[in-house]
Amino acid sequence: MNDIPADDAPRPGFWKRLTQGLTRTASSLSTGITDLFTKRKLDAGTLEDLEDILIRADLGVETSARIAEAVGKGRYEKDIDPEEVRSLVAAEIEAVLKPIATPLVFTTDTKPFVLLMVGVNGSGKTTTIGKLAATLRDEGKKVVLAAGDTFRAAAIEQLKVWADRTGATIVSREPGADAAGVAFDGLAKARADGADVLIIDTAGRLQNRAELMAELEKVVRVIKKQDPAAPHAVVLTLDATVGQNALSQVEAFRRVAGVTGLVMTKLDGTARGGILVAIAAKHGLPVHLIGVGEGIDDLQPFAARDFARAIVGLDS
Ligand SMILES: Nc1nc2c(ncn2[C@@H]2O[C@H](COP(=O)(O)OP(=O)(O)OP(=O)(O)O)[C@@H](O)[C@H]2O)c(=O)[nH]1
Repeated sequence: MNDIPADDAPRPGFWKRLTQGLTRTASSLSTGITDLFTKRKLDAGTLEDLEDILIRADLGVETSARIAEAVGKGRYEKDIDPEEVRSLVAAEIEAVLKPIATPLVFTTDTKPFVLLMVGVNGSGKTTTIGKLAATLRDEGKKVVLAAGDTFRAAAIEQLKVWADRTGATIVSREPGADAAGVAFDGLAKARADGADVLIIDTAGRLQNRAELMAELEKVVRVIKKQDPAAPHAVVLTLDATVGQNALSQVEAFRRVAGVTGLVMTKLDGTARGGILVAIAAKHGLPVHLIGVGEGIDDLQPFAARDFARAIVGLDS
């Protein structure tokens, strides 16, 4: 990311940041539910409209239908207030998200733990790497960053800034160099230094999919030469504002790089934050962190209950 906030910048609490970040999705869902259930009995028609509201927030057709059905169960022809509907919807969403809300755990039999970061350009990879490097530093871990997005000089520079800021060691080559070579050097350096974690950045030019695929596959192959168990985690960053396209990104990167977990950024930039629920329902991949704003503190651990309540506009 370009603007690195000062350490002493004000940091509103976790819940406040989350709800502020999810305002657009929350107001669309919350207003929709209020309008729908004020002075109307629950029947097939209202449930269909509820399903539409959920689909419009990108929760996915199947999940939306299931949630509407659960809301309707035993409540036909009864008065139901919007707050109760919000609670029911949140509980259903939480049930989908609970199994996949998993922190990224950096443990392995042998050091270093190798984390490969993948995702299209601009999806928040660099921000995520910075956040992870800072967290690991705070835990007293020794970190090496490998600047594997050799396609853009700016990507290498941004990573250097994060290395300086977090005290991590950086391994890079000149722009245009072989990405797999950088990954190989990074792992060699991390081993030589006895580092705990190696984080490898990669390029994300989806417009040239075949080339990207070949490059990522080569990176993985080269890492495995030094440690057959590596990479120990492959984390995909997704920009929530791309909507349904995020689903096809998950599919593409799963095929190529064997994604083990997700980070979803820019949930503050969309009224369709339900996409995270759709991805959870479809792929069941762990979600480690979510981004709800521009700052590094806006990238937060993902908590199922908090997210589920925040996106329908409920209090914590
Ligand atoms: N609003 C908002 N902006 C974000 C969020 N996460 C990242 N950004 C911004 O998105 C832009 C891209 O983030 P980067 O971390 O640089 O993404 P990247 O995938 O490394 O992108 P490249 O460096 O272009 O490859 C930056 O301007 C970030 O500040 C978020 O959760 N919300």
